[in-house]
Amino acid sequence: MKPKRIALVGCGGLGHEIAAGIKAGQAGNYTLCGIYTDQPKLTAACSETFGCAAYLTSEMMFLDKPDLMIEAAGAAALKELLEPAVKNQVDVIPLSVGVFSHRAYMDHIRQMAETHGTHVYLPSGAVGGFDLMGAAALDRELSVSIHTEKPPQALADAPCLAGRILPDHETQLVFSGNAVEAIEVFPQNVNVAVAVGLATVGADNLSVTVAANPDLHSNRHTIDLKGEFGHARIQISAAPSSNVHSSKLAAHSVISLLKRLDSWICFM
Ligand SMILES: NC(=O)C1=CN([C@@H]2O[C@H](COP(=O)(O)OP(=O)(O)OC[C@H]3O[C@@H](n4cnc5c(N)ncnc54)[C@H](OP(=O)(O)O)[C@@H]3O)[C@@H](O)[C@H]2O)C=CC1
Ligand SMILES: O=C([O-])CC(=O)C(=O)O
Repeated sequence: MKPKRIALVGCGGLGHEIAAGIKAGQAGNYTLCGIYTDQPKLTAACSETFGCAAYLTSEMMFLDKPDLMIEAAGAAALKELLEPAVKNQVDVIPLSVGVFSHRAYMDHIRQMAETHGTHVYLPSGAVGGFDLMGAAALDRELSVSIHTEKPPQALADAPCLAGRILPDHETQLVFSGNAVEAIEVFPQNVNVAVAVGLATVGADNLSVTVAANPDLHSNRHTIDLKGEFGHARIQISAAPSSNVHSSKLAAHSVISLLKRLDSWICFM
């Protein structure tokens, strides 16, 4: 069978890992047809490294007719490219899942995707257990929370901190609210919270706390689900990628998702 053609948007910490995994054949029967970033020099360098086309504009990318677009570039890029991808029947795997935090935007994209027969596949990212979350979400009375702890350097620069320097000797709680509010002020740190919200009680009903923990060398996410089904706790300590904000596991989750989409048998 002809390999499916993938266009990659963004080639930073996670994008590099994803491109390398596809090139190494870890994902299955796919070919990386091209890379698009907002920096032509970076695009050219990455396209040379991974032996694929350099898309200097997003129009070039869509003219090349990829089957699938993977976004590893940030919320602004995803917001710009999602609608054209859906209209061009290019399936999408987005990492900046936070853009789906608002129900109205989600409904708008859903209607467009249904009209055009396009799929948006959300990866498990830096966490996991979405099968369990989907099952637990069948309970009418479900409460879900996520507590995210990261080393201070992984939270630095977030709008929530407004330039404040985090202590290097004690843990500090820096946010408490729901996932819609959380992604506004930690756009590079809590896409996982929005994903968990979408999979369960809605981003606006998910309790989120974020703490800076100087003793950590990984990103720790603890998810609690309580309902008629019982209680589940999922805790992940995920090693950072070359970008200190993001866990390497998020790149692996995209490769694993591609593998499932390409397999005759798979864990769902
Ligand atoms: N769902 C999940 O569980 C997780 C999601 N994420 C999210 O994944 C995304 C990627 O993360 P990561 O790889 O660490 O980020 P990086 O900052 O390391 O890489 C982003 C890449 O995208 C490029 N880029 C930035 N803006 C645009 C644009 N408008 N159009 C095209 N390319 C652009 C950057 O280029 P340049 O450097 O030149 O700006 C860079 O190559 C982020 O939004 C992050 O928050 C991260 C971890 C977990
Ligand atoms: O990588 C992580 O640990 C989580 C993250 O940044 C995000 O969800 O945006």
